[in-house]
Amino acid sequence: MKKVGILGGTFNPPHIAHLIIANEVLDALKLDEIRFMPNYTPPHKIKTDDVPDDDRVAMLKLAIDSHPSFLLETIELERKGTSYTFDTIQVLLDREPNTEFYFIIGADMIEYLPNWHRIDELVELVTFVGVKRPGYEVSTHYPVEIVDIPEMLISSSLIRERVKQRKTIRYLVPDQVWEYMEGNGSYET
Ligand SMILES: Nc1ncnc2c1ncn2[C@@H]1O[C@H](COP(=O)(O)OP(=O)(O)OP(=O)(O)O)[C@@H](O)[C@H]1O
Ligand SMILES: O=C(O)c1ccc[n+]([C@@H]2O[C@H](COP(=O)([O-])O)[C@@H](O)[C@H]2O)c1
Repeated sequence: MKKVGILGGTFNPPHIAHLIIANEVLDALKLDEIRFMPNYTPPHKIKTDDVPDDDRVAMLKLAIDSHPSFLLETIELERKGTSYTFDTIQVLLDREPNTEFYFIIGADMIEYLPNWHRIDELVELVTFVGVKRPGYEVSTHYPVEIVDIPEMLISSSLIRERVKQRKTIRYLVPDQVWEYMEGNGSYET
């Protein structure tokens, strides 16, 4: 069986914690690849239209480009509508019956698991892999395999806020993403 990790997210914008998490899980669980999967409409938060989907995808491509095992999964953008993970995983399993999927989530999403759409069925379809995040609990009664990572107080909201305040975000996002954001003035207003 092929072992594929999926890091689903809004990636508004992608930042270095996303890359560090993916790399740590790839290594710890000896996965074959990690797919970064931008959502279309997140099930649990208001979609901020600060940045068009094309820009999120462009930034994500730049962010993952240097790692041979990091790939882009666009299934949720193509499907449109609300990006329920259960629906996505069902389609992926249909398409790729010989693959085991590992769905990677930060501790904020571990805490939120009881509210996920069809969660009791979803835990039967994928292995959830959880990572620490400052300010959130990793303990849950759902089956989640915890991978130890260095804790990072970095978030897309922090980056959006810093850009608005005209503070530097260099090294909080990969260089290529930083250059892209500088070039098109993302999040400045
Ligand atoms: N610093 C971090 N530590 C642990 N997990 C993280 C971290 N940043 C993001 N994640 C996880 O990565 C996945 C995708 O996150 P997302 O793209 O929503 O970024 P975010 O930083 O949480 O965004 P926002 O601040 O806009 O809510 C989620 O499972 C989230 O928990
Ligand atoms: O399916 C659900 O009910 C569900 C609820 C909350 C989050 N998710 C998924 O979890 C991933 C992380 O979410 P986010 O918005 O924090 O980037 C992303 O792929 C979401 O679509 C999924």
